[in-house]
Amino acid sequence: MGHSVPPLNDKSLLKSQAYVNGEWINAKSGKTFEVTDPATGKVIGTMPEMDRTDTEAAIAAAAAALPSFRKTTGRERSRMLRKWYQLMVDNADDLAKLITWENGKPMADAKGEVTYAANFFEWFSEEAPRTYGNTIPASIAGNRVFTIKEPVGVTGLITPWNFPAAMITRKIGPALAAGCTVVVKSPGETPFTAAALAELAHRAGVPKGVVNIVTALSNIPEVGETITSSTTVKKISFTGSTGVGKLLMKQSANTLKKLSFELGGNSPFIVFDDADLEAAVTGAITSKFRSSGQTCVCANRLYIQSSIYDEFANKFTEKVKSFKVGGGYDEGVTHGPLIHDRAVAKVDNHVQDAIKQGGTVLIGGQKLPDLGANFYQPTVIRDMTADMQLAQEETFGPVAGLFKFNTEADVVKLANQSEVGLAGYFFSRDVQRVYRVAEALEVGMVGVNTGLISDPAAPFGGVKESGFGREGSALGIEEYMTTKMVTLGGMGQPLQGEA
Ligand SMILES: NC(=O)c1ccc[n+]([C@@H]2O[C@H](COP(=O)([O-])OP(=O)(O)OC[C@H]3O[C@@H](n4cnc5c(N)ncnc54)[C@H](O)[C@@H]3O)[C@@H](O)[C@H]2O)c1
Ligand SMILES: O=CCCC(=O)O
Repeated sequence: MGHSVPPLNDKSLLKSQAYVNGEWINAKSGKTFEVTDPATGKVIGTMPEMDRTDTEAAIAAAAAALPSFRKTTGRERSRMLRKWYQLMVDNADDLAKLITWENGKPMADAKGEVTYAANFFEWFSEEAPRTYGNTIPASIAGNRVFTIKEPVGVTGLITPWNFPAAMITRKIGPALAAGCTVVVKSPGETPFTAAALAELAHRAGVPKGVVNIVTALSNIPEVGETITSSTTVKKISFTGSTGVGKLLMKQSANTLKKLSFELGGNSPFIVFDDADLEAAVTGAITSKFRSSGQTCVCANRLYIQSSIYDEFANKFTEKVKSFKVGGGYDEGVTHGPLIHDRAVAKVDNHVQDAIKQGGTVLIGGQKLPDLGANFYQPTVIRDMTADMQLAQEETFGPVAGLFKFNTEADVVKLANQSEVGLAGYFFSRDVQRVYRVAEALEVGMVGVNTGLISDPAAPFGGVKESGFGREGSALGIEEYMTTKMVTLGGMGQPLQGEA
C-alpha cells in the first residue's frame, strides 16, 4: 500500500549530503544510511553516516566562522534571517512535500509546520537588533555599571523527527540572531528537510561555517558525544526524550556547557462541568490527535468531570469517527502513519495494557496492516485508571484515554502526579477557577479553553523532568547569550574647571 510522491517544484532542494562550512559533503568514511517513507516503507534516499571526525570538522568550521559572525550587527543578522524566512515561504510547498515524505504527516499539517517553522525566523529576525543590556545604578560612589549581551559561541543543536523543520528553526533562529554559529545534528529519520533548510540558508547568504548540518543514524551516540564533550562547543540546545536529555546532560558536565532542554511530556487535559462542551471536544481533538499524537504537548491524559463524562465521551468519539487515516499525500487524509514500528509497538502496548486493566475501547484499538506497517487506528478508551501505563508515560501516538474525576482538588492532584511537566490544558468558564487551576498545575505551559498553545511569540518549555530553558518569545534569544557586566571606576569626578 502507499501513495505516490509528488515531484518537487525545485528538485535541487532534495540533497543527499551533509552541509559543512558552506559545502555539501559526504562522510569521510564514505558510509551512508537509508531513510524510509513511514507510509510506504520505501527508501527515500541516503544520507552520510558521519562520525567523530566529521563532527569535529563541523565544529571547527563553526569555530572558524564565529569571530567574524559575532561582529556582524544585529541588523545584518536580522536581514539574513528575514531572507531565509522569505525563502521558506517561497518554497513552502516543496518543504511540506519533504516533511510528509519523511515524517508521514498529512500535507495540510506539513504546510502548517512550514509556516510555524518559518515564523521562528521572522520572529527572531525582529529580536536580533534588540539584544539590549542594562545600565545599573552602582552601590559604590564613582563606579558606573552596565551590561552587554554577547553570543554564547559555537552551539550544538539536536532535534527530533516529529517537527523536521520547526524544531530546527526554533533553535537556529535565536542562535543566529544572538550571533552564535551552530552545528546541527539532524534527526536520523528526517534529515532531508534539514538539508533543504541548509540549501535555503546558502541562498539567503548565511556565511559559510555559520550553519553546519551533520547527519547520522547508527553513529548518533558517537556524534552526540563528540558535540557534548567538545571544549569548543559552549552550549547545547536539545529537544527530545527525557532519557536522552539526561544522558546529554551527563556528557556535557565535564565542560560545564550552557544547556536548554525541551524534553518529554505527559500532558493532562481537564474538562470541568462548567466548560463549553463543544469547544472542549474540539480542543481535545486538536491537542490529542495533532500529528497523530506525536507532539510533546499532545494531551496524554484526558480528565473529564463525572457529570459530563458520558456526554463528552460520546461527542469526542463521534469526531474521531470522521478521521481518515492514510498516506499523507492522499486527498482527504487527516491522519498519517506513525514514524516507525517501535512507535506502533509502544502505542499498542499502552492500548493492550489499558484493556487488560479494565479500559473499554470506544473506537480503534487496532493496527492497520492493510495501510502499512506503521499505521494505527485513532483510538478512544474510557474507564481509564491511574495504574495504567498510559497514565504514567507519554504514549506519543493516537490514543485518547478518558479518566473520570469528581473534584477540582482531585484532578489537580492527579494531573500533577507525573515526573514531567511540559503542557497542561483545561476547559472552564469560571474565571476564578481559571486562575486557581492555572496556578496549581505543575507545568511550563497552560492552555485554557484551547488545545493549541504553540506560537513563536510565546515562551515554550517545561518544568520538572520536561527540562529547562524557553524557546520562542523574547526569552528564546536569552538562551544563546551571556550577560557581561562592565564596571567603570574613577567616575563621578567634578567637571573640569569646576572649583
Ligand atoms: N519539549 C519539547 O519541546 C519536545 C518537542 C518535540 C519532541 N519532544 C520529545 O521527544 C521525544 C520524541 O522524539 P524521539 O523519540 O526522537 O526522541 P529522542 O530523544 O530519541 O531523539 C531526539 C533527538 O536526539 C537524538 N539522539 C538520540 N540519542 C542520542 C545520543 N545518544 N546522543 C545524541 N543525540 C541523540 C536523536 O537522533 C534525535 O535527533 C518525545 O519524548 C517528545 O516528547 C519534546
Ligand atoms: O513536539 C513538540 C513541539 C510541538 C510544538 O512546538 O507545538
